[in-house]
Amino acid sequence: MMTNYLFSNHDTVALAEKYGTPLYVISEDIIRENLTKIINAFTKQNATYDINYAGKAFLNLAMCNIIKDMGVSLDVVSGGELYTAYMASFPMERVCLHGSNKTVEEIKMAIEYNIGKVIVDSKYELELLNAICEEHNHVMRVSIRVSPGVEAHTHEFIQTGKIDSKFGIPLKQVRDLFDFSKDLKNINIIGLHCHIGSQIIDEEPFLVTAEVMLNLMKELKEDGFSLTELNLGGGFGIPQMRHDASFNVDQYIEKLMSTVRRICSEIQLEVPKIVVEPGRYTVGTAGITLYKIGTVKEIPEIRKYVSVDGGMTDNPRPALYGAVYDAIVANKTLVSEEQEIVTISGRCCESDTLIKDIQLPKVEPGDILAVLNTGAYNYAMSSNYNKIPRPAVVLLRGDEDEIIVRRETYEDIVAKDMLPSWQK
Ligand SMILES: Cc1ncc(COP(=O)(O)O)c(C=O)c1O
Ligand SMILES: N[C@@H](CCCC[NH3+])C(=O)O
Repeated sequence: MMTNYLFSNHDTVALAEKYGTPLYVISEDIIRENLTKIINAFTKQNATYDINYAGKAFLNLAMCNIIKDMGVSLDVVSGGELYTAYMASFPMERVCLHGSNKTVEEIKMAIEYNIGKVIVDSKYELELLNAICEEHNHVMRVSIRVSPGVEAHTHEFIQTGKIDSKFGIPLKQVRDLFDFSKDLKNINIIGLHCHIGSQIIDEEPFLVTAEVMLNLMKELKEDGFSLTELNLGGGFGIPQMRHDASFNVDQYIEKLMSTVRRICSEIQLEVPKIVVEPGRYTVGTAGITLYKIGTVKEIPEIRKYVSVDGGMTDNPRPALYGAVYDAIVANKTLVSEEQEIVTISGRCCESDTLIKDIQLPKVEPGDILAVLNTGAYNYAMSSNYNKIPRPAVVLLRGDEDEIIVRRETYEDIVAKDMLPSWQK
């Protein structure tokens, strides 16, 4: 009887043997299920909507193809992400460029690739974009990122909609910015954008934000600016531990659309197209990371440290945000296994605890640990600290499994190093 942990119907121990560890495993089927939930929720409400997958969560050529195939749009935040989309032949009219400090080169790329939209983050950028578009004889569609002053209950470092934030234009300055934009001939402002933070489970702050933004749209309409699009950003949370609650997308979209319709009728505003930018929700639960257990060190009466062959290089989130993760010993899944509380540490030259005090079956060197829900912001935020090569990414679809990002090698690690002439 097969007792190994199955992820998306694949034997994770066999995957670890086949591709080595650490290994990011991503399920295309789960990505599609997650996106389908959002699509169905909007369709049920008969809404005019768009989904912009936030590529920062996990982006590579294969991911672009999945998003493209599902008819979903893509939000990118850098020239690198833009280039990835371009190389994947992603339909550029479905790409929008974000970023709080876009470079001239990135803006030029956006024009050259003829992308669908730029989300403008400051007055400086609006002028810069207009000037570069003028040089290129181009008119860019634009949404203005507003900082709506709503505080979401999430980690301080990933709250982005409060007034004291580097992101967006403070609510009170937006009308002046629109007034200023009247003379800018090479931009076409079609909507407003906001994003209040990430890993949010409670729908209330989103609904409050929608109200704030619709009232702003109404004021702007009175100033003579008719906007057709309201982008409410991403931020839908995912369960961290196996039994945690998940963000209820269906319920949220239902409440959102009824709130939007009610407010629009109260303030006599046409219902705008609603855009969301789910990054984590799309891929978070679609990924796990497989590690091999090495050193097991017991400090009597204090703690048992179980070290894995990865760490903050492949998952910096516990160190950065105190993020918590759940894990399963992939080759010991029987409930009859003797249990113990251990702390999972990484292999970096840091106290890089991945999971503090987790109950697991008694582990031994060579066991395979599957850390759950690592699909978002793990591969994307990985580094080469300690000159550790990044893991491979394997994609699962049905009963197929294939590498979509190859494992880095030591050659990759030194490939960009150059010696100055005086050392040659
Ligand atoms: C503007 C914007 N949109 C979308 C996202 C995606 O957020 P999440 O992955 O929480 O859905 C982010 C990141 O937090 C963001 O800054
Ligand atoms: N990188 C963050 C989410 C994105 C925040 C920036 N918009 C995380 O891992 O939770």
